[in-house]
Amino acid sequence: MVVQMENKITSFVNSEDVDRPVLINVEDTNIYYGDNHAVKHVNMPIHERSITALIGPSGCGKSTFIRTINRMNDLIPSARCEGKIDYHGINILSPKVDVVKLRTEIGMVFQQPNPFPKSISENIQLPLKFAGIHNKKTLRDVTEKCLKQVGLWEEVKDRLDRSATGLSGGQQQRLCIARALALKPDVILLDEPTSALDPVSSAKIEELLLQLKKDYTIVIVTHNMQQAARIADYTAFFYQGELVEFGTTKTLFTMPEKKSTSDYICGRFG
Ligand SMILES: Nc1ncnc2c1ncn2[C@@H]1O[C@H](COP(=O)(O)OP(=O)(O)OP(=O)(O)O)[C@@H](O)[C@H]1O
Repeated sequence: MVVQMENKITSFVNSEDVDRPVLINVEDTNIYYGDNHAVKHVNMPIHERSITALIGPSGCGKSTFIRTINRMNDLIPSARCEGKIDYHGINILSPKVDVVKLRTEIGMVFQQPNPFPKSISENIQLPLKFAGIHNKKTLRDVTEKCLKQVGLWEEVKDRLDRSATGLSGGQQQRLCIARALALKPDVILLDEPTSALDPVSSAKIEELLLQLKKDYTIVIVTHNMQQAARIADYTAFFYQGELVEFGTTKTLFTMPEKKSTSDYICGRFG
């Protein structure tokens, strides 16, 4: 099935099909909120040092699924998971997993920028201090490195002691990404990171993610088909809690196997 793109997704940044090793393997994973079976029998790989986009209409389970990858759903009393998410030979879903350590390796950035109501430098340094790092030079060096990684250093280097809440929304979101990088994660999960931002700030985040994927494995939830087409190497289409189709972004957007995938990416529903 070759899709005629009604919404004019014509260019793919990641135009070559990619084949990177699998870092995380999701096997027959089910997620429930009480009796609501929100994510059903999902099997999919997450390839290292690439961007995987999760797409699908509202309520299809994207956020539920991404939150499970670093056990954020543990914070929701009615949530329950079954299955296996293999990461370096460990099942992330196992009750034996140290979730604090897991979240240092698999960081998360949310839809609304949520800096701590502290100074810009403290936003980077608090997680480090929490992890037991107190050497002042190390704290300063990591702050500078992380702010440079997200392209924020030049904009804030003269006001590191001022409140992070005084930054623009786009700057706050880059600060949140810098904060996630401070603990040197392997994986960064982003749940609609640009949906609250203006187009210029969104474009900066997209550029940043394309840079970061050289060193990090990135999973992003997005409602924006153009964004998925521009930045994702792999795309997973969810519908009604099921993973309908997974593939390279180019293949999924140009030759989807399932009609519902084609209908969704062409804007016929959702
Ligand atoms: N905290 C929660 N408690 C109970 N049910 C929830 C909770 N979060 C999500 N759900 C339910 O799980 C299902 C999947 O929702 P989820 O938010 O994961 O979908 P989504 O695809 O991310 O939607 P959206 O694009 O609107 O954010 C829905 O039926 C939703 O009502």
